[in-house]
Amino acid sequence: MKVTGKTITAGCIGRIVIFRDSKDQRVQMARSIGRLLKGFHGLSTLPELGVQLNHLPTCVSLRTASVRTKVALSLPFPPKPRDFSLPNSSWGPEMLGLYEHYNSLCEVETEGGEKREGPWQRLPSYNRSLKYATGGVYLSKIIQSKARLFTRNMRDPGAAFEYVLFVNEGEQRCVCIFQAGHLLEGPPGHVHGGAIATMIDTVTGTHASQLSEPVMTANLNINYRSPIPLGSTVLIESCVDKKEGRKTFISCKVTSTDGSKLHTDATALFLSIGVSHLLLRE
Ligand SMILES: CCCCCCCC/C=C\CCCCCCCC(=O)SCCNC(=O)CCNC(=O)[C@H](O)C(C)(C)COP(=O)(O)OP(=O)(O)OC[C@H]1O[C@@H](n2cnc3c(N)ncnc32)[C@H](O)[C@@H]1OP(=O)(O)O
Repeated sequence: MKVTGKTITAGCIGRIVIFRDSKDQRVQMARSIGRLLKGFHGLSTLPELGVQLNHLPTCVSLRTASVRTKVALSLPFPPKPRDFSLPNSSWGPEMLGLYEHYNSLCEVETEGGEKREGPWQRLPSYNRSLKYATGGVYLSKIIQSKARLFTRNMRDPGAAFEYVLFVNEGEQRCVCIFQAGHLLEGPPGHVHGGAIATMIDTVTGTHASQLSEPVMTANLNINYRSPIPLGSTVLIESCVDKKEGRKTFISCKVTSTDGSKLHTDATALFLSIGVSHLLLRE
């Protein structure tokens, strides 16, 4: 091959080869990134991946047919990515109370006084996802990319999507505590339907990804039953209905925190995808 592009070598995650332009090269690129992501099982591994990527050397070896130079590049990942699923000053008492409740179920004490994992697990959440995947064919722009996860891109805490997800693998259930900020207004004083859909997609998509490989939403059906007051905290619960090959069927409901009021219910279909699915699109 004529141009081999950039080669990044990173001890624990192997070698990423970045090719330019032609489809063949992008196929190679997809394979490289596929290898990078091998072992990726669900979003819970993303933090680890984030940390691993932080450990990439800042020196990237650039090879062409005739020349080999070293260029120093600053990496897009801060040393310690912020975990947005932890409490901040904008969280109201209801959000905090529920967080404490589910968080306490993440660790249990045995009779001997030992701590061990409980039935629930809190999922950390970062504002950058797999830029190496979402950058796709524009991989050359990775370093400068300003991509941010849609639900985690507001600087002002509490202004938009405040949420934390807990997953219960044994029961195949996922619970999200969601506090809807003032920037999410749709009908006066209430949450925008698109913002609700976004959260349902996020919760069900994260849940489906937990169970299998990375997924994409193929179908999302939503019934809006009663409006959600802006600023309020609600519960978004999802459960797995069935898995059939690449398909994961999930249902979801949004209720008041005491469960007495149904705001929204939904069903979703996710299809597991290979990383190349995102990378090889024209
Ligand atoms: C490497 C990625 C890592 C990601 C990790 C991110 C971490 C981020 C961290 C935190 C995020 C929080 C989480 C957020 C989650 C959000 C998720 C989204 O919003 S995704 C954006 C919106 N969705 C799209 O843009 C999809 C667009 N559609 C497609 O790309 C394709 O259509 C796709 C992948 C859905 C299916 O394409 P095919 O080519 O793979 O599969 P075919 O052959 O078409 O279908 C396979 C089977 O599925 C059925 N099928 C396909 N679509 C269907 C549909 N809409 N309804 C019913 N059945 C459908 C087909 O009939 C077929 O069934 P038979 O095998 O014959 O039984």
